[in-house]
Amino acid sequence: MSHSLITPSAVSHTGTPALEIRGLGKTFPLGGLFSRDSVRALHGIDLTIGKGEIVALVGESGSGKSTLARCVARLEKPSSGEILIDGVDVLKRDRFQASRAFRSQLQMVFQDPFGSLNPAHRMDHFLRRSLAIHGKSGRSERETQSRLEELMTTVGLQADMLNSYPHELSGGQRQRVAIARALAVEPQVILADEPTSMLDVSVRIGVLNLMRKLRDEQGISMLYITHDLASARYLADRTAVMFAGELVEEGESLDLLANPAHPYAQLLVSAVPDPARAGSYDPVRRAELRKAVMASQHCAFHGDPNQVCSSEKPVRHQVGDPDNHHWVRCHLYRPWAAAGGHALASEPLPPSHPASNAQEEASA
Ligand SMILES: Nc1ncnc2c1ncn2[C@@H]1O[C@H](COP(=O)(O)OP(=O)(O)OP(=O)(O)O)[C@@H](O)[C@H]1O
Repeated sequence: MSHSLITPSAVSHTGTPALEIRGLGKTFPLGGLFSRDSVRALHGIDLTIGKGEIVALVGESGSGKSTLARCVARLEKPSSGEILIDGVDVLKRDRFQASRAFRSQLQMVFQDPFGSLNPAHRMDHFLRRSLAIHGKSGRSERETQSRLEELMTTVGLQADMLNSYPHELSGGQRQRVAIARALAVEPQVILADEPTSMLDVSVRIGVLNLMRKLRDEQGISMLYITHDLASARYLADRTAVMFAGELVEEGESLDLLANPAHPYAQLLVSAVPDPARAGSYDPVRRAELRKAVMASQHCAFHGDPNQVCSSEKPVRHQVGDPDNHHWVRCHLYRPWAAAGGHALASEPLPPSHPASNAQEEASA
């Protein structure tokens, strides 16, 4: 088993990526004007999304997922780093705010479809507005109407629902309209921040299938933000795990979620209902971790403060076959122990280490 360290650029994708995030950081000042307190919500994020690819970003509440989405969508100003869309650094191109060109390239779909639709307007209004702001100019009324109906059909809704008000639609239908509105501008990238978490379980799958269809048929790239690992496995080509504002593991979804190498990823996976791992979920441990993530600026798994974890940032290690682009950033990773299961499973951690429980559960 080779013990290889990899750099971000070693994770190769063919062609110019749809979205490339390089060294993105975000620090929020806390307290008043003269306070020096701050919270580091993001640190050194490198993430690449190829054309026609869906990448899931998973992590606990407070790990920084929404801050990353808001920075990439230019709703929040990053403290450092670069954001490239189709190879162009949009932070340099549009220095002060997102331009119309940027909004045409990248659209966001939020968690709450109702919150983003004014109840006084019909669906027709929302879609026409997006077409007018970002769409191709010079469309006749007939062409516009035809495009509106096409958008409704694309997202699986009846064209006559263009006359409906938001309250007349179900949550799933409203989320489809939100997606249609994003599609109206013909974006290259959609950032979907927990797009199904407020929907009934029965309609979630329909929205996920719609996102899949848009990738497969229109080549749209997506950053899918979720805390639901099962949906990440179902939808995303690759999954990236965010922990305390940093990406700690990334790989092809099926591989990463079957063989998580970082103790935090192992803990997340252990919480997914799976009859094969009955009894492995420890809610108390998970609640402790959540608290640690919210409070700590360090890796909550560092345990003994004398360990290397608390003093040095870990480098990336390749996990398994180099072709699967699966890496982990953790001092505790033992590549030579990774074959056939959890990377950390056969090399015990010190009993005092907070990750020990997760390791025992994962290898049980
Ligand atoms: N405007 C803000 N001011 C100060 N701190 C912030 C602000 N926005 C986010 N944070 C902090 O940044 C960290 C990351 O928050 P963020 O909302 O990005 O996490 P998240 O993973 O998206 O969580 P959730 O799933 O609950 O939305 C948290 O510690 C949060 O308290």
